[in-house]
Amino acid sequence: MSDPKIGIYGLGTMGAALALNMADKGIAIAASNRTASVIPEFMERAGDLAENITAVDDLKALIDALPKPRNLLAMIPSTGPMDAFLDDVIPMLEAGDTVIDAGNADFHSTRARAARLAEHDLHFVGLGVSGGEEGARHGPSMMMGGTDHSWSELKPVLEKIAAKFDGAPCVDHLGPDGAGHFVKTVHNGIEYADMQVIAETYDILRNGLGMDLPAVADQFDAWNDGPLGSYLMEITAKVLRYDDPETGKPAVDVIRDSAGQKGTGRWTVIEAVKLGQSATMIEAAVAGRAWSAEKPLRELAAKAFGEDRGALDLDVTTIEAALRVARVLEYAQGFRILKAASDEYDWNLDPARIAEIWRAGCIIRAKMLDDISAAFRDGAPEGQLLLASAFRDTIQDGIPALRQVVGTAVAAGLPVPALASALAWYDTMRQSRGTANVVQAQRDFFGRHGFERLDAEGAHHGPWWD
Ligand SMILES: NC(=O)C1=CN([C@@H]2O[C@H](COP(=O)(O)OP(=O)(O)OC[C@H]3O[C@@H](n4cnc5c(N)ncnc54)[C@H](OP(=O)(O)O)[C@@H]3O)[C@@H](O)[C@H]2O)C=CC1
Ligand SMILES: O=C(CO)[C@H](O)[C@H](O)COP(=O)(O)O
Repeated sequence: MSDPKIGIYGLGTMGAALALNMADKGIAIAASNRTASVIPEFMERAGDLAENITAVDDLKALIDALPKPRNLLAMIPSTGPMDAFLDDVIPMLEAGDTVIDAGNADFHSTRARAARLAEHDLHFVGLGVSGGEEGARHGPSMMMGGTDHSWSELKPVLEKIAAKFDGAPCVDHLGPDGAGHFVKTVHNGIEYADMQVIAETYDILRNGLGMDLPAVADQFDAWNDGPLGSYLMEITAKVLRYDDPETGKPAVDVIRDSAGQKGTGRWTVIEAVKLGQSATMIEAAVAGRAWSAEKPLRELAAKAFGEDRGALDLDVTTIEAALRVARVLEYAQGFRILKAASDEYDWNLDPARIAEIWRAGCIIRAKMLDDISAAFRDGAPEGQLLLASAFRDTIQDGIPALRQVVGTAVAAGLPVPALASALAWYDTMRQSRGTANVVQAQRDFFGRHGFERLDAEGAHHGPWWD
């Protein structure tokens, strides 16, 4: 066996799948895991691929197995465990080595870790990996942040294992230190919004229109064959068709309606707000998960106020048009955050390239991403997808449908927080004169905060202070 090109530490769901993907592509690797007892089972799973894998029992042996300069990829939780891992690993490495954090990390931590490793002449890469276990095993989309040196070291490996769109690998070097993890975070924010919109649509179809589950699944399948085609649409149709083996009921009917969240959606919202942005659809999705987790309170409120909802009178063509425009708006919000961060941190992020590497392998892969990359390549005014001429017709044609869907659902008492917030954002952004003049007047009245005037430069106070 040739020298391992890279070491993988952490053979959980994602680490094992990435390791097998590399071995499958003929890349010699070394692999280890904190709990060594899982390693034999992993090697058994590897089967014939084991010939490309040097499995070792601990971190020290893993590092010793790697040629210099070393490339060591950790697929472990990027929160506390990553810092403890770095405490252990830094003394074992030598100048020029690279540590790759391939988990979902808060990009502030990635920047701090990169600075910490740089003090030891070590490189730190924040590698966003998307695609879940299946993607990691057969081709993920990857967003790399780090030094040019690390990219030149890793590019051959990452391009081999990445998902391919029309033969082009869905991976790129997006910027320094935290840039890759930031883009992955926003990817997940968009993922949250897309999942929420699909869940709201499921509610509209099943409970608002009274469709049975197989019909709802068929509808998602039909949409998936058209312009709304996406991985999340496809898997929604699939999960709706499963029955629970224990009860024989539809699987979705035995799953508790309380969603988990590990942090990336929340980070997207927090970073957007810090950057002076607001991604209302992602906020609505994070709120939707938080509200869902408050099941006992919802049960009390249901008893107190009743759960009645009216039936909806909507046709599926209108719902499809509403979904299309909602998806454009959720991407527009996500890309705005990327632009704001790129300006703030001087990353020079290329939105067209990001859309390209999201076209395959990742959870938000969608047919629309090809059009989005083309729209950015054509030059969206102010770098805003909302203003891209390629989406003008979709937006103008879709908004009346979105208005009808949101209005009908709201009137019937069916909650559609993400769809409604998409509309509110669109309507706010197309007002050249909004209502913040009143907010400014209030602020000045109670706190002498001052305001700008339309007809004069400088700061002013209202007549209430005369
Ligand atoms: N699951 C998914 O769809 C995706 C996950 N990710 C990210 O990938 C990373 C790994 O997730 P996933 O594979 O799902 O998680 P798993 O729980 O399946 O695996 C976790 C791995 O981390 C190791 N680990 C946990 N704590 C420590 C520690 N303190 N020190 C050393 N090793 C530790 C575990 O080792 P041990 O066996 O000893 O417990 C195990 O190898 C996370 O950052 C996650 O956010 C990214 C994209 C998609
Ligand atoms: O990164 C991912 C997908 O892209 C992970 O699956 C992540 O865990 C999803 O986030 P959450 O657990 O908060 O739903």
